[in-house]
Amino acid sequence: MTGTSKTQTLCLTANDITCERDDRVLFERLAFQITGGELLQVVGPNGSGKTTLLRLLAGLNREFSGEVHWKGREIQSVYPEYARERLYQGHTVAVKKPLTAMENLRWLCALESPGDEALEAALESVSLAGYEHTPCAQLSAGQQRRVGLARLVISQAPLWILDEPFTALDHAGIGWLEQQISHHIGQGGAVVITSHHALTEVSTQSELVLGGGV
Ligand SMILES: Nc1ncnc2c1ncn2[C@@H]1O[C@H](COP(=O)(O)OP(=O)(O)OP(=O)(O)O)[C@@H](O)[C@H]1O
Repeated sequence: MTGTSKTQTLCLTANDITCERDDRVLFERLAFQITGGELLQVVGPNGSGKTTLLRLLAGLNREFSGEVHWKGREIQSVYPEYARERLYQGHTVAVKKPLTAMENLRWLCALESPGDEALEAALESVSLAGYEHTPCAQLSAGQQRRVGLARLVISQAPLWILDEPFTALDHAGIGWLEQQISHHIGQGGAVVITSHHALTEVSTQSELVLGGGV
């Protein structure tokens, strides 16, 4: 990623987004925009629709009215390209437990087709050196999260959509992830995130508050 040019071209725009679940309006007429070098933090109580909104922005949920555009084009109309340019990290552990850390990371980064050296370096950066060939079932909850997050080191996607990525991370893991996010923003990338964790390192952030809840 090369900073300023990406900053000028990256743009995720949500227009008039309304979403209902079981006859209950989760959110309505949302409109916002995020460009390169910016972070949008989606906040709200449990059940207010944060995960639903992030899946919708990732193009994984089509049950809504309104439009989501990426670089000026509706995301479903350019989905193969959009899927390469956005990284979506769901709130559940993304790993398959019978597979090793390396196997999981290789699968998570299939689009980039990294070599073993890059995979090992990414696992080392999340303090999993020595666990490369350990089945994820034998890793702790936080270590399993780290395997999933190691893809941030490899991914070339300019847009990161991260749902509660700090879950289960220890103090060092939180610091590492904050640095990754800050670096990505600094390089002209964009981030949409839900988190109860305050992101102190990123100055170019805005907040979207969802109401309602249970
Ligand atoms: N596929 C679905 N079918 C019906 N209801 C759904 C579906 N997905 C989500 N919901 C409902 O939508 C509401 C919002 O769920 P969502 O997971 O988006 O909330 P959230 O803000 O992320 O919550 P939390 O903070 O607890 O993670 C919940 O009441 C949930 O039961």
